[in-house]
Amino acid sequence: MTPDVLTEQAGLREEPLFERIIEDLSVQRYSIVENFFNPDEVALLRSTLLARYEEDQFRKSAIGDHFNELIRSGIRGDFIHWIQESETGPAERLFLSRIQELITYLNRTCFMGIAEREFHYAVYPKGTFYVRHLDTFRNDDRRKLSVVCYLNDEHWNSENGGELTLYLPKDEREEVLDILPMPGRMVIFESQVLEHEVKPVKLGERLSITGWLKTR
Ligand SMILES: O=C(O)CCC(=O)C(=O)O
Ligand SMILES: [Fe+2]
Repeated sequence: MTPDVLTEQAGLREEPLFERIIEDLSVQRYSIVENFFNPDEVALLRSTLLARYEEDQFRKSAIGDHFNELIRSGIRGDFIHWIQESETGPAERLFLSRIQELITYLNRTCFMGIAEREFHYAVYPKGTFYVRHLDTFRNDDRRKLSVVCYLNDEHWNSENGGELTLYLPKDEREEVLDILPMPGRMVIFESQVLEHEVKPVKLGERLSITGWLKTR
């Protein structure tokens, strides 16, 4: 039986976008998707992030407990707001339901066993960054996939900085891939495999939603 027949039997329509993500992940450990959310949806997510930021719902990101501020800001300088499943508005519901479609698809077609999701908004003010790291640094080996969705305005460019840099193991060497945080762009990568960093923001504020798909 071909895979097509199998997915049809499982009552699952083939989703070309999700199929491409799966293919990318299996070949290169990351996937870059340009239109996971359409421009209207990006605008809604962006304005909701900004409203919550204005309401001062954001905190400086923690790294570990009792971390001294100088050390913290030398590692990461973003402000975050965790999306609570219980108090979501239209933007968060839209975001999470689309993410859930992806999770359901991954579980049905690749048996990934994703059982949990966690997401936060992030704002990186000018001058901030996040040094090279692996997303499992807190020994949370339930994190399987990291997902970042950018909500900057369409004029963001290399003068703004804030690239996501992925370090890709290639045989004995390492390849470096810089990705500009363009609006609507989503990057998905294997949390336990790919080290990455956020380059310093040189101009403006860098806006995103970041999260993890986790096993139980
Ligand atoms: O915003 C990004 O591009 C990546 C953020 C990140 O690496 C993290 O929050 O762990
Ligand atoms: Fe990260």
